[in-house]
Amino acid sequence: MFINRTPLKKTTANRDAVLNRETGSPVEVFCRLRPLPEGECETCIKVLSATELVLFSPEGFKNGVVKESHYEFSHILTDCISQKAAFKELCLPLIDDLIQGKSSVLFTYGITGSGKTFTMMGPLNNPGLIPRSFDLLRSDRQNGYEILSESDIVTERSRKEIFSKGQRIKAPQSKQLREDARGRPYIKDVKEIEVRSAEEAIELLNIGLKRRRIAHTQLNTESSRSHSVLSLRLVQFHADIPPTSLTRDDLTVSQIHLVDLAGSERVNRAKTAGDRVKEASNINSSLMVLRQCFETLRENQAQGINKMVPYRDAKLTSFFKSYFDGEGKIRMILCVNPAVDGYEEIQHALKFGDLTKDVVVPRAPAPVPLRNRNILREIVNSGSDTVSNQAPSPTIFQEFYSTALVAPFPPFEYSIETDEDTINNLQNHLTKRIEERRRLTAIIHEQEEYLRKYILELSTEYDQYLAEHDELKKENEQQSKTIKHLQTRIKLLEKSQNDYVKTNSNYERDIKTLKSQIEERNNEIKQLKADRRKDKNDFENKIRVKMMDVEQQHLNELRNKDLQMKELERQHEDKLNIIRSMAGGMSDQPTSLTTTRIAHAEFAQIQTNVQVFDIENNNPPAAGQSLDMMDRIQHHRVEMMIPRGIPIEQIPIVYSDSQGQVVAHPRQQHRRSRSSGEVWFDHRPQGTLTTETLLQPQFSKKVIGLQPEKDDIVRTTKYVLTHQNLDSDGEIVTDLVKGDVLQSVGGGANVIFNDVERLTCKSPPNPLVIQKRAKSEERLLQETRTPKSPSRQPPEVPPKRFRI
Ligand SMILES: Nc1ncnc2c1ncn2[C@@H]1O[C@H](COP(=O)(O)OP(=O)(O)OP(=O)(O)O)[C@@H](O)[C@H]1O
Repeated sequence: MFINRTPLKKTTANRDAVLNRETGSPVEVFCRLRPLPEGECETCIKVLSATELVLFSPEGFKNGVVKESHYEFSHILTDCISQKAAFKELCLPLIDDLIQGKSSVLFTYGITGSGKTFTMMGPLNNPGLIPRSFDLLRSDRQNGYEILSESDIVTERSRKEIFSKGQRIKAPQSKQLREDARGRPYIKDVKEIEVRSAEEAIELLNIGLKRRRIAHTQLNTESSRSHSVLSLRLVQFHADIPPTSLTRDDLTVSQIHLVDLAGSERVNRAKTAGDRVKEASNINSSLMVLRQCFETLRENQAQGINKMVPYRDAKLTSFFKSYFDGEGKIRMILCVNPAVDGYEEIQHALKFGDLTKDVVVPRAPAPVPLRNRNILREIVNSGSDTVSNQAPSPTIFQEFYSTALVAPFPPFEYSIETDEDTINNLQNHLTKRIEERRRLTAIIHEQEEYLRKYILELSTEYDQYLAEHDELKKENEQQSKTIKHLQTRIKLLEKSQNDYVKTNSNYERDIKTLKSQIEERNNEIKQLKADRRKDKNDFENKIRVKMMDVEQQHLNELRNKDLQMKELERQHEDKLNIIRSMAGGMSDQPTSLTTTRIAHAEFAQIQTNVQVFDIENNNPPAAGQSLDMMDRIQHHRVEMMIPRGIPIEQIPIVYSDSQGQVVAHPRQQHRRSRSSGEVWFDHRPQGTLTTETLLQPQFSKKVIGLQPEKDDIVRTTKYVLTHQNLDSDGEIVTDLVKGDVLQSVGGGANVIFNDVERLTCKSPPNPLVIQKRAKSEERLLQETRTPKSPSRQPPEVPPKRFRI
């Protein structure tokens, strides 16, 4: 409560905007004019009063019209103002504030060679603000620090080291700027040295100044090439507080920063080159940030807006940011060289000063006076809200009061009559007083020792806190970076996940489309296959029909040839039969029935119909007509016609009887076809049955007509054609042509013939007949010399003897 010095948080909304001269204190801007440099005689500034001056443009500047600009400042120090008077005006109030526990920043600003360093440091014989401040703060040794404790010895040793090291001047290294737990900036790795006297402080300052970059430029023989910041920290505590009960709250820490800025300069005017140009640009850029900060603050306050102030754009402004936030006063000394040739830069600097004085910074809370602290603490501890009028009695004073040191002297008046007792009393009193003083001195020393240790501990603790804070801050920054990195990664991952989802949905859509296309294609393929199958079947049917036509044609041709051959054969047979009948030798050996299968290819040559005709008359015999042997001979031959549809069991089977006559099977001899037509037998005496062909489909339990109906075929799966013929040996050959009935696409039926079974009836061969027969056949073959179709060639069987 009573030490609340926490600076206003930057997060306070529109803080700058609501600041006014009641709530804040304006930046104080002082102007100090230096004497004209040697060789210069024309000035462009005229001081009108202690606070106002006017700037004239030089003759012939721009359009030739002399321009006057008026500027007001807190105070204008003319060139005749001494360093001492300047200190009194510019710095003394701030030193007073420092002692009061208030902090402040005092900085010089101006173009190069305008007297900033002169004002701040001054020559040895004419010291500036800093040495004078040191001198003012010179310790009066009231605290009695002469007696060195152990810690003093250590501190002293380290200080000596620093001083001796300071003699070996190293090039300055760049330092990092950090913030402490309360958000106040500090420079890392900068040593704070406790000084005992102004001389020591000045000695340290000189070491620092030696390390400051200085270079010769056209405008200044010793131009500062870097900003110089001297920070004085004053730690105070009330002597009433016993060191044993001293806490951090009992300390008052105030600072004053004395800043000598490097001068702004125009490179061409300063005629700088090389490294100087780089330095100038660095200097100018940090000064520009300083200007921008002030400009933004003024803009915010004038317009009631909350534009971000670019403190962090330069180390200089970052370091003093807390002062812009209300840590303490800000005071600027605008140093001006009034020589006319620097008119433009002077105008620039004066404008900046004019602008800066309008800026208001928050007012720092007034520090609690040290002597009131214990009272306030008592109030806080006791919970009382009224300030007691009775001052507390610190322990140390109680001791004082209880001793003879503070007891009144015994009444003493020296005269001749003064008795010895009185003198003794006085002597005793003085002795006690001396002893008490010694005792108290010892106590004070002890307490001072304790206090030093305590301050050292606090300082160490503070440093540790700072180090910890730095570590934590680093860690925090690292974690923030990691979090940022992770957030970026998460965003990227989310983006890529979204992309994947999109791509996936696109793929799924494509897959669906492809599936439907595949389905369509499959249907098309099925359709095509069905069409092709149908085409194939149609084509096969056409081929089959064509083949059958061709076969039919071919068979007709073959049949004609066969008939011709048979005619020839018959003629030979007739001749042979005549010879046989004349020879009269017949065999009584029984016939045997054998079965032979013929190749499927021969099937094409089998006739499916027969034409029955009488060779002689070309007429069939009349029904019931009986022909004797001679008739048969005379008629040569009678073909037999068996109409289609006659079951196989009705087909006559021919045997030769004991007389050598050809007779029908007893059970079939006189049977007529139940369906139609007559059964004709060949009555030739040799018993040669010349039935050409009988092809007959076989259906169960139904007698069908010449052409089977569709229904007849649909109901069955097998198809058999029976064909009987006589071979060249006169044996009956029965061919069973077998086929499968297949349903056609068009609803009909196709018969595929795939097997032929041949049944032959064989008689034992008569060697004589065979011999003769072979000879005649050979002769016949020689005569005809016509190749027979393989299907028409009879199977190779040994020659047979017929009992005809
Ligand atoms: N008020 C003054 N009285 C007498 N001499 C002065 C005064 N001000 C400045 N000078 C002289 O002017 C010269 C330049 O001054 P100074 O070095 O202080 O300028 P500066 O502004 O610090 O320059 P820079 O920015 O280049 O460091 C010095 O020789 C200094 O002695």
